[in-house]
Amino acid sequence: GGKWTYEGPDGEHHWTRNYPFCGGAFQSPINFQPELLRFDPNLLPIQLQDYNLSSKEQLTLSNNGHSVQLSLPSRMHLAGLPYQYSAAQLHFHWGSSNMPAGSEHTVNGKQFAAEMHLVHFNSDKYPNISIALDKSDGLAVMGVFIEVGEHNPAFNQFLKYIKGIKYKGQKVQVAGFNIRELLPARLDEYYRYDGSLTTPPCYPSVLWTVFRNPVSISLRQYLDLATVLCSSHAQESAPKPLLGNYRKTQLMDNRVVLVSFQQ
Ligand SMILES: NS(=O)(=O)c1c(F)c(F)c(S(=O)(=O)CCO)c(N[C@H]2CCc3ccccc32)c1F
Ligand SMILES: [Zn+2]
Repeated sequence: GGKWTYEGPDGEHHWTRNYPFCGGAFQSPINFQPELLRFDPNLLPIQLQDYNLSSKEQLTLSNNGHSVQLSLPSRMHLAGLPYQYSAAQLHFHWGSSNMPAGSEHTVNGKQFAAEMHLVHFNSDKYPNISIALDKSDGLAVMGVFIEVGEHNPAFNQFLKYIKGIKYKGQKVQVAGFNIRELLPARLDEYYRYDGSLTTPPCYPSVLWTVFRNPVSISLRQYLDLATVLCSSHAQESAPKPLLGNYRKTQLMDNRVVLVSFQQ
């Protein structure tokens, strides 16, 4: 598809030119407003299957020009949702070096330093993510808020390689590790709503689960995320820092956000 960015002439206010769904309904991200949340006792704790990857497993860490992404094996999957959803990749959204505010979802207007997304596809109904991508029940994405605080050793399992993928298109192999360690302790407390991809093509195909509790990374780890990567290719003369790769919050229309917690 066409090129798109987070600012300038190809920024988010122009995405609809090449990607009509970006101007449609059920768009993500959104702001979680306390007065619009509804407790749902049927929202069960998220069950992670095969998230503890062996160090013999090789994962691909890549800079795709829009984010840093880590490929995930499709035998990793979620249970407890309406269908089985198999893992595809995880990636991040962040702010800038002097502005640690780059999460996509917000809570009562508060933006966190960054946000991690684990993208899964409905493997009960579709053979791969490309087929599932534009189906209304095609994807399930888990969001994790990230704040700057305590050092997080689990994040270094891939952050230590980030200087090797400075430019768009660069990839490195990373040894497998327990992906569960990147998630917050409480998998039973989360926001749930029907939404979309937050990048073009913005298909309204995502069952969103955003965990209530953030994880912490150190300022140094945050700066690794926010200052190393470029959205430009290595051979381009002017390196373009990859910063502020988050979409603004979208209209709720008449959507309801369910929560699995009561207070
Ligand atoms: N915030 S989000 O979860 O909506 C979301 C992203 F924000 C994002 F940047 C990407 S991407 O692949 O890194 C780059 C542009 O697609 C994807 N990638 C998805 C969409 C397209 C695709 C194809 C194969 C595997 C993963 C994805 C994504 F689902
Ligand atoms: Zn994302």
